[in-house]
Amino acid sequence: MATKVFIDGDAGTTGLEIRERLAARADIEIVAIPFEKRKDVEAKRAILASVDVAILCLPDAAAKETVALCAALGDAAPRLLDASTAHRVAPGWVYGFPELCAGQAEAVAAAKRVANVGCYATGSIALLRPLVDAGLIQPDQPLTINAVSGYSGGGRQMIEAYEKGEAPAFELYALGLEHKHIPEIMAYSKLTARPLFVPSVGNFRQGMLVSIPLALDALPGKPKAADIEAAYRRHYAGAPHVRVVEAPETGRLDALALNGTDDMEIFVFANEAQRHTVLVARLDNLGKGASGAAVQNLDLMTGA
Ligand SMILES: NC(=O)C1=CN([C@@H]2O[C@H](COP(=O)(O)OP(=O)(O)OC[C@H]3O[C@@H](n4cnc5c(N)ncnc54)[C@H](OP(=O)(O)O)[C@@H]3O)[C@@H](O)[C@H]2O)C=CC1
Ligand SMILES: CC(=O)N[C@@H](CCC(=O)OP(=O)(O)O)C(=O)O
Repeated sequence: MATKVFIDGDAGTTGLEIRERLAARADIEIVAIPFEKRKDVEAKRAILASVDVAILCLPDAAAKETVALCAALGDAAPRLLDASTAHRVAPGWVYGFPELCAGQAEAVAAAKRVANVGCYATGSIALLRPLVDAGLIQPDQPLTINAVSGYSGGGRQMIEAYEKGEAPAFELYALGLEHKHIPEIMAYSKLTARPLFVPSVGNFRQGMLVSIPLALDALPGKPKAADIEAAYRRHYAGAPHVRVVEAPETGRLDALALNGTDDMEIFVFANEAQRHTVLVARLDNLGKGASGAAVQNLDLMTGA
């Protein structure tokens, strides 16, 4: 029998992409709410009580409201997969990043409530956690994370602003240094020192690069860049959606190259003579950074 899935927020950027990915699936039955009733609490409650899984693609406040509706349904509540930021470090939620560590995919598969990983957090944690686990970065290492996203990362409002031609070609933002992704990056990378996070938006719809510069001599044991790449190759061996790729000799990387895919690539750029390295994760913010990751988590939850 097909798994019944309700996408709350299916008119938005992330929800629409998930709906498109699931449309042709025989094992999934999408139960949709009419557009004009999408914020109607009674209509939503009835649908929630009738489905196996609800995927929340909503602003944080609306996601919390839907979770409260589900809590009131008791045993009739569906399993939840929340794409918002609301529950990423909340107790009782499993973090929906199956490649995080051994056992995480199994935890997602068994969970009643899964918080889908954030887009920048996907790249950041993918670069940091394997190195912390391998002892190549210490938890209190001073770190800077630089990142650029396509404008779809800002949802409908940012898409409209960019497509009206009202936005700059490139901008840094969150320079108040309180970005919403920092708590999940710290928690799941096992960092005790707060990293500096410097995101930016480029005038392209989708695509993302997350990069972390490191002085090799500042790391415990003063490793070679090759030790870092080897740690990634061990960590991601057999991961279907994450590849460790040899850094191109051009020393350049196109942020849009994985657009339309649900995968992520990891690169270790190095200059051993200078003892400098830059770690880079490349992904589509709407693919492995959001909707593709949600479908991967849904597949684990349903055993597809
Ligand atoms: N875009 C991205 O790259 C990523 C986004 N996310 C997360 O996914 C979530 C959704 O983001 P995104 O898709 O970009 O945002 P959008 O603004 O594109 O979409 C959000 C949708 O939710 C609708 N909505 C708002 N309130 C309610 C409600 N009470 N009931 C039903 N629908 C409602 C909005 O309708 P209306 O516009 O009419 O209010 C809109 O269609 C966010 O929490 C974001 O953090 C996660 C990873 C990456
Ligand atoms: C370009 C842009 O504005 N990006 C968003 C991040 C994307 C998002 O809101 O989603 P997640 O937090 O769930 O990944 C931001 O920086 O707030």
